[in-house]
Amino acid sequence: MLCWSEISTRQFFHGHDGRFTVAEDDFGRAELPFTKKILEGLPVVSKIEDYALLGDCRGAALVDKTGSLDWLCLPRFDSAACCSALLGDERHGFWRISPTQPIRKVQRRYRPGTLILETEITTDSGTIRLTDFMAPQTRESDIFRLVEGIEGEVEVESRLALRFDYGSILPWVQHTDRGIRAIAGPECVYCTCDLRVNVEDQTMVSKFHLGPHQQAAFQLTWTRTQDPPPLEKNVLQTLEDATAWWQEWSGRCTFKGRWREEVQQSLITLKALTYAPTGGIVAAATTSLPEHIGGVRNWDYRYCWIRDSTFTLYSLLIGGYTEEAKAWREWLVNAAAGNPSQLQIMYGVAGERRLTEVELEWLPGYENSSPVRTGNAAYRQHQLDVPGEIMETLHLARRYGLDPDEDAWRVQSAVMEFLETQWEKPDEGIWEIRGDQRHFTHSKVMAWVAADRAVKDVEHFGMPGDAARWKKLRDRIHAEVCAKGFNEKLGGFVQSYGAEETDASLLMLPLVGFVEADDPKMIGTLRLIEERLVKDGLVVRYLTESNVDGLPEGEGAFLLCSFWLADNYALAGREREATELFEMLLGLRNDVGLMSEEYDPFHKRMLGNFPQAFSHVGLVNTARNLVGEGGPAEERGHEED
Ligand SMILES: OC[C@H]1O[C@H](O[C@H]2O[C@H](CO)[C@@H](O)[C@H](O)[C@H]2O)[C@H](O)[C@@H](O)[C@@H]1O
Repeated sequence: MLCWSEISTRQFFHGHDGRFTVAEDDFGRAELPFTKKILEGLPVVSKIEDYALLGDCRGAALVDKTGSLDWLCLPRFDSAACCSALLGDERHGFWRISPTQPIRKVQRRYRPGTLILETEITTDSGTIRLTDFMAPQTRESDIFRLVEGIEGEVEVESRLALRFDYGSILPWVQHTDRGIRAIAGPECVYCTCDLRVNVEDQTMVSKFHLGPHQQAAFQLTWTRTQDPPPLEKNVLQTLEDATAWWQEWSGRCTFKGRWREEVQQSLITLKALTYAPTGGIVAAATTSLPEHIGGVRNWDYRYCWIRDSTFTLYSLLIGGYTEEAKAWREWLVNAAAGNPSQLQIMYGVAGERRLTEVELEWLPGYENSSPVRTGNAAYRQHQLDVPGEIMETLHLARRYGLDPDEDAWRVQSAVMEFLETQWEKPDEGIWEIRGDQRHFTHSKVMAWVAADRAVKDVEHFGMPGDAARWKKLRDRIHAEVCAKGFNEKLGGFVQSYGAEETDASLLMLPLVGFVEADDPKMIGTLRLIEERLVKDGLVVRYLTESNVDGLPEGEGAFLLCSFWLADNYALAGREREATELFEMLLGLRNDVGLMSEEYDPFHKRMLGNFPQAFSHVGLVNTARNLVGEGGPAEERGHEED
């Protein structure tokens, strides 16, 4: 059973001298350095893990534990946010529905099997329940917020400050019959409710009292300015329909056994990151949540990386979801159509190619972590692992019985053409370094995967291709990696050819079938990773001090890599360590089961974009590996030719 999680809000309501300090908060921090928003005249900081995701498989929002919606991108994940307090403060847009009195206790959960968020907030005078959701079953871009009195009587305030284009544009806010309309240029947002509404400083404000069984409902709808006003929906009916939609979807999950609920919640999160109109899958719902608080490692993840999408698809496939694989295959075929030399490592949700990176200088960034970026310069990088991921995923899709698709094989043939001319070149690698290109060992191994799966597609599925030539290529790459990517002195594979450094991406080698987990070469590699990259039980990607990535040092432990370590333990017969590590990782999820990209074990808080597909992929794959239903290495590349 998914259960209510209880949150103490002690940290919200203590302070002095205009600066927020607490003797000891529940999250182990003595001082919160940045004023984000003011409640009851006192500053409040929401940590990344304080947020929950709302989504309709097109756009997304984040709501914190006090009922403040601080991130809202409509109608697409990568649309310019109209609430951006997450990356700044209330001047940049938010929508808070919260009691006017101090909050004493918060409990929240997703309705079982759904992405419908229920937050119960208790004050001295009573308790209310806030139900927040988006409607994946409709075509419109709406957010619904339903507030109900549960106990006692509570005064509630709804305060909606829409600030378009990531908080830079103050729209014109006009009264309508049943709420407001905010308009600026091409965008228009309506908010309707049954309450009396005031507009103060271009902000829609309504105050009301709720006793037991009394309700107030809000509908916010994004439209284009020239569109007719949106239809008002029956919020209760829409809630029932959205619940049924998610429960039908999650009920199809075929994962059985221990950790089913955790797996199901992660699959729901992955589904929420898919863009339904095209089948594209984004890496996360946010931009610029920092990998290092106060640092510059702030990136926009609201795009479709081939790598991240293929990992996500793998999880969806093993969870029993083949429709998403079909939709993504179509997205890929469309996005990659054209000349193989122009294949990109990432695209927009509709296959857009130009993802120019820009800095939004008016936003201070999450806890002053700037710059805030949109777009991502990585789209122009050469990352040699990507052909391997495409070949692997389309091969797996065939093994999972997806209908044959000629266009998919056409793309794969183009990918192989690209690979055969590019594999000997250095690249930026899986971690998208911004320093000098190198011959990354993981990249070359993924080139081997591409050749290996091409051979298997010809031999097992009768696809038309030159298997003999690809076998030769596969053997050549294997021999080269073993000669140049292995350091005899250290006794392990290393980050790049001739290097002394190790890298967590090497944990993928047994997972893709390049080497057995109990091969002495891999045992040596694992030992090096344990010695150098495991911090407080979690895995960092590489040592940022080495300056390999061309960025200032410092970031958290990478959650996906920590799941890979558990996979390696399981494959090497170290089951107890694998399960312990997995359980520890489960414990890092927030109260509604979400994970960001990284974790700071010292300050015990999440870092990086949120929620991040990679981390949820790790959870699903490792769970499957541990329940013995055939983990990654059994699936991938371990068939005979
Ligand atoms: O660390 C520098 C790079 O960080 C981001 O890349 C990371 O996120 C990607 C999306 O999840 C993932 O595919 C990649 O493996 C990660 O390293 C960022 O997108 C890059 O621009 C940046 O250089």
